[in-house]
Amino acid sequence: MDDTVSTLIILGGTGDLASRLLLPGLGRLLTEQPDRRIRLIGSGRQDRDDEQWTDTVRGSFDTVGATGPAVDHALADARYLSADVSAPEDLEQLLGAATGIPALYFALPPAVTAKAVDALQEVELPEGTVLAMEKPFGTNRQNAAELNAMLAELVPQEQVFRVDHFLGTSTVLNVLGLRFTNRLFEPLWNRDHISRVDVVYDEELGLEGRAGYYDGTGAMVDMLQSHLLQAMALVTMEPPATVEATELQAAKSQAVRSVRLWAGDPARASRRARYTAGTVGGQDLPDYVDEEGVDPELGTETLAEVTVEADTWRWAGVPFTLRSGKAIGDPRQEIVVTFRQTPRVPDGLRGAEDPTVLRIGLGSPTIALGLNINGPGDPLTIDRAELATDFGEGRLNPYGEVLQSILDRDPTLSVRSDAVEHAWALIDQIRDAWQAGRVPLEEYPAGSPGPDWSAAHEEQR
Ligand SMILES: O=C1O[C@H](COP(=O)(O)O)[C@@H](O)[C@H](O)[C@H]1O
Repeated sequence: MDDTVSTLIILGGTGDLASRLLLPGLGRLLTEQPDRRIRLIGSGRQDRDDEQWTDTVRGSFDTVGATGPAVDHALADARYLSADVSAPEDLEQLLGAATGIPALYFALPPAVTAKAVDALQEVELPEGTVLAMEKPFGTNRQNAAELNAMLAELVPQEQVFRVDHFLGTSTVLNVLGLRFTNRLFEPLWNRDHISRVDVVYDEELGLEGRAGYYDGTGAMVDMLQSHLLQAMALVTMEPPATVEATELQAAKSQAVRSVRLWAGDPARASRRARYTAGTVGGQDLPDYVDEEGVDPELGTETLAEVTVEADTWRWAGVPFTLRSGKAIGDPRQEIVVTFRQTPRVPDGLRGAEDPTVLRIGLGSPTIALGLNINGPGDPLTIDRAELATDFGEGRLNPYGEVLQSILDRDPTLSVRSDAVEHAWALIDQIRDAWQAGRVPLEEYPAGSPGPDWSAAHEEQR
């Protein structure tokens, strides 16, 4: 029997996530894999018919130029069923419309996802059913643990996919190749040779009409709790014997588990801010609190930063700064590994002030190694040079990669249950300190680089 998924049911099919990310990702996947046959069932509270849903799917497919037999089949066979996801009978009806093994994709806010998972307890799931959960997975550690326990009642762990689309980006996938297939890096990949690591994902984008999700969630949960901690785990994890899914997940989970707040103090380790009116990427943005749908009382941050360490023999004492902000001018999206200075520079060589730096792009598929060299001109003066490569986008976009793994039931890109709980344990400490007023909510104009936190960075060197 073919054990791949043949029906994808999107709960929240009429939402922003589905139309902007999931469906374009699927379109790319089906274009690349013309033999794949998928029944695509959309579901939402709104009444729609199959034709309207097919139009929505076609519109999203068109944004990525999706074509070919698999795309035609998916469009011809697309179905829409309105459903209340907290009603077991509605979920039963959705699953009844599936052919072969179904995947239920929860493109829903955490509270609604929890209700749907609860309702599924009363539904008999078809053999092999896959449950794909969007981030944020739960709302805090306890809530995530409860959700994990409910899911464990439904299907085996390997059929639960906790989606983190950063794990499907080419560069993040390539951290493994870079680290474990080049003799150059791994012997130096430790506290003796690396002085600090920054994992930065700043964006020009502001709220973009997403107050319903983002307001009250904020940058710490939206980006650091999931994506950036996962990216960090790929940097800090021990080399696995194989890249088989269970082994990779175990190595990453252990890596997340070892993460501690810098100096053990959430107030010293974390910083937060939100944007005020300004211009970024040629677009005028209002104060965050004046964006449509924002509740100023929630005190949502649009820029979050935390310094942590991986409390292991390999990494103890090395600061890892994770940071993500919206409405940032000239944003950086990269992992920056800064090596320690050489123990000594020969007398007479001038200008060797900067250390060797490895930059792994997160928003673009780039890798660059910044080196000191004797450049042209005075032979005793050191210049900087960069060995850089742009290895091109992957065949699929990140959601295409993630969907492929879900449809093939290959959990390599999924986050294991305990890893999510470890991540929340860290974030909960920070949010408790924020709620207790221990970390001020600063402001920065949209289009600026964000507040000047260099004093905090110096303290952590
Ligand atoms: O998950 C999210 O990621 C995006 C940034 O990732 P990208 O791949 O779309 O560049 C971020 O804008 C969004 O707020 C967050 O929910």
